[in-house]
Amino acid sequence: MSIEVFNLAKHYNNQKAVDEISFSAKPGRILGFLGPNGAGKSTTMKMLTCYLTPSSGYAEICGKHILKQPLEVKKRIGYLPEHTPLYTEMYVKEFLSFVAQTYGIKEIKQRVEEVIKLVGLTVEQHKKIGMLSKGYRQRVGLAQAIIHDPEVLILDEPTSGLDPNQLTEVRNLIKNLGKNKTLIISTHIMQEVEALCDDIIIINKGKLVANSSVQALKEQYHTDHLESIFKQLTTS
Ligand SMILES: Nc1ncnc2c1ncn2[C@@H]1O[C@H](COP(=O)(O)OP(=O)(O)OP(=O)(O)O)[C@@H](O)[C@H]1O
Repeated sequence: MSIEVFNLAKHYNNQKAVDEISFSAKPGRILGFLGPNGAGKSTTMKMLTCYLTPSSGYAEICGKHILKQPLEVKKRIGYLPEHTPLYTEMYVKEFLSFVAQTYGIKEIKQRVEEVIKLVGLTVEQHKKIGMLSKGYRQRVGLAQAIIHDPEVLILDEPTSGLDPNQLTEVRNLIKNLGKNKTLIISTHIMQEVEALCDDIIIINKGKLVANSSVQALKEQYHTDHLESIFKQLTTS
């Protein structure tokens, strides 16, 4: 397992934003992380990527403990936050070179060129980030997440706000990345889960309410409609 989560919890005052959830994720499979607005998805992702300290519980990323070995975890993980903090005044290549440097990558120029190609940024590569459309900014976010070739990728709503053409392209890219990495994506789009995900977890009000393969969940609820399963599990 590349991701193992043990009773992870985050409390904000009296609110249990994430309430003792446990799950795991395997290499070569894409795990869809679903839940209504405010269910605790982003909070969970921030804890897995060491940006937020849990109230209790812990997780291991490729065997490295998120609390005891945060630097080792960060080396192995690529993270696309919901709102990517991109430096809008920087040029695409300049920004990616800067990120590559922070990871201690040796052949920076070559690696930046590789990821630009990989995420389909070639035509926009000479622009400032602030000049890019939302979809292309999202690609810069993806590029910075994969630049150090991490074993684990955590993508928080990676396709939100993309037009249908960009959506298809970014989904194909994610699908390809998922072949040899462990990938978690959060999304509100059921078609995306159908198109991309092998496994699914659903949280509601911080609690885990489903944890299985997409196929097994459909069989359990005797329906092919993920949306109706989602509604049943999250409207209580
Ligand atoms: N810094 C904070 N202080 C207090 N409460 C917070 C903080 N961050 C998140 N929360 C609360 O924790 C809960 C979970 O938020 P989170 O952003 O993890 O949800 P989400 O599932 O990612 O939602 P969405 O689908 O809308 O992005 C929400 O009720 C939110 O208001």
